[in-house]
Amino acid sequence: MWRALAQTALRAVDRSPAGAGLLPPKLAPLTLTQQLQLRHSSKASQPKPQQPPYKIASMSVEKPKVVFVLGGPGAGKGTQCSKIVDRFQFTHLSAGDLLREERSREGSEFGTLIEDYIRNGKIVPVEVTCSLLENAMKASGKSRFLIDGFPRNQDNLDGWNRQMAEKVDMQFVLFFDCGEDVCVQRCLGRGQSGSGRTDDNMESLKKRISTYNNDSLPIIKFFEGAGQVKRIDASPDADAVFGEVERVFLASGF
Ligand SMILES: Nc1ncnc2c1ncn2[C@@H]1O[C@H](COP(=O)(O)OP(=O)(O)OP(=O)(O)O)[C@@H](O)[C@H]1O
Ligand SMILES: Nc1ccn([C@H]2C[C@H](O)[C@@H](COP(=O)(O)O)O2)c(=O)n1
Repeated sequence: MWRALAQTALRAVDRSPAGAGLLPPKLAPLTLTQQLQLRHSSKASQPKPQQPPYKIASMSVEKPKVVFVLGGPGAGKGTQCSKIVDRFQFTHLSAGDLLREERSREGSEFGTLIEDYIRNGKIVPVEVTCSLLENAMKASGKSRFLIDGFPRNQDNLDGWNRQMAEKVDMQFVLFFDCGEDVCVQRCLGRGQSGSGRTDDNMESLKKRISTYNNDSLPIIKFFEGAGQVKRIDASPDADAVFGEVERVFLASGF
């Protein structure tokens, strides 16, 4: 069923130019093989090449760099991402924000489904989320991305590996580690300050935390096993947390 949904999702959420690559057009040249094929196919109409025939410039096209940002609900991922954007040249893409945007988009056929998943703290099928992420990456024309709140479960990770992993250069996972009580207080505080989110309430939070413990933590552990996690203690105040984040990005060459 989700394969069928995926195809509809791709049609529905892909509002970028048909066939556009992930890189901006000027940075998405033909592959070496394609260039060679093109040159040879038009050989007849061209003057005989000089010796040596061609000097083919080296064509190393850099893939977009991606940092996954994970942590419990309310750990401070969004807060830290906006600080990273200010300090380093990254584009912030929050999977939750993209889903909320799609939920509110007039004519979206996924609005009801997304709302049901969000309110119940469940993870939306990856075909929808991954397409939203890829389209946002393409539309931005940028090449450094913070992908916040993704991959959140095995389905997210599998879908990403199918659709995106080859197209990007994943740098590391930035993991904001924060106790459950602090996370709950932060989300409730955010709700009280008028976030307007339908899931900043105790009932949704219990489900979100359970989804985080059961589905997201194993993904973080998986990346940890692969040596790809940069863990940050997210319980201090936001500026102190950012001090640690900054250290990580500087040490990683950004
Ligand atoms: N280090 C911090 N100390 C105190 N409050 C914080 C800190 N970081 C963020 N907050 C506050 O906690 C709330 C949640 O923060 P934020 O939205 O950044 O979390 P998040 O991890 O992106 O949440 P979610 O996963 O639910 O989207 C916000 O009201 C924010 O202002
Ligand atoms: N990969 C994702 C990310 C988010 N969602 C849904 C379910 C979450 O509870 C909700 C809010 O996300 P947040 O803003 O807290 O990161 O969005 C999802 O299904 N899949």
